[in-house]
Amino acid sequence: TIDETSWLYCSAKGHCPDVNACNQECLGRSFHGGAEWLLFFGSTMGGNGNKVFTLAEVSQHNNAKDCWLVIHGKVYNVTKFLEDHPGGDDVLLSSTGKDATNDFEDIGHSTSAVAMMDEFYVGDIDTSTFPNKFKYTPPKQPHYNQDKTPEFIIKILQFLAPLFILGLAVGIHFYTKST
Ligand code: HEM
Repeated sequence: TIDETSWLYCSAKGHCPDVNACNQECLGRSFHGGAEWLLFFGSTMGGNGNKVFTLAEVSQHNNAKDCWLVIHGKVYNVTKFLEDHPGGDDVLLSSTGKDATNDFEDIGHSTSAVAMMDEFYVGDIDTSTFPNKFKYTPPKQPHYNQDKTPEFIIKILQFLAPLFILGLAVGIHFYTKST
């Protein structure tokens, strides 16, 4: 059955004035009539009423006509806000397709900026679809020293020379002793 809360949410935002003639974008989706609306909530609304998106799904909304952001585990459709964003539309567009939490926090947005976000909320992100930041990347150079420059040879000689002198001294000692 239709989710009344979500319906009220959308109509309060000025979307979908009539559920049977709902053809405006709401919750990040376009609806063409009540049947599609019903289908949307029937198929995509989870237990808590929040749609959960994968990063791949959100990443598709990465342009000036359709721009979604992921901040603090939530998904925001900021398409209508692009022009009005005080920091410009380009920064918002460059924060698409990834977890934009750090980008958002680094600016030190005001509490009023945070309060505005509710208006653009469309669902939650499945954080397991984020790429693993701590993935092991092997070093480009092998660990052992491949340096064949004279500097390296000098270092080796500096180490071998005392050993050679010590060996020579021991050799002479035993040689003179036996003769
Ligand atoms: C739903 C998400 C966002 C909302 C509602 C929002 C809202 C705002 C608002 C209201 C301001 C004015 C200053 C303030 O009140 O803090 C602002 C400034 C700014 N925002 Fe955002 N923003 C969002 C996301 C982002 C993201 C993802 C970035 C990426 C870097 C960003 C970058 C900036 C920059 C650079 C400024 C200008 C700061 C300055 O000139 O001091 N914003 N934003």
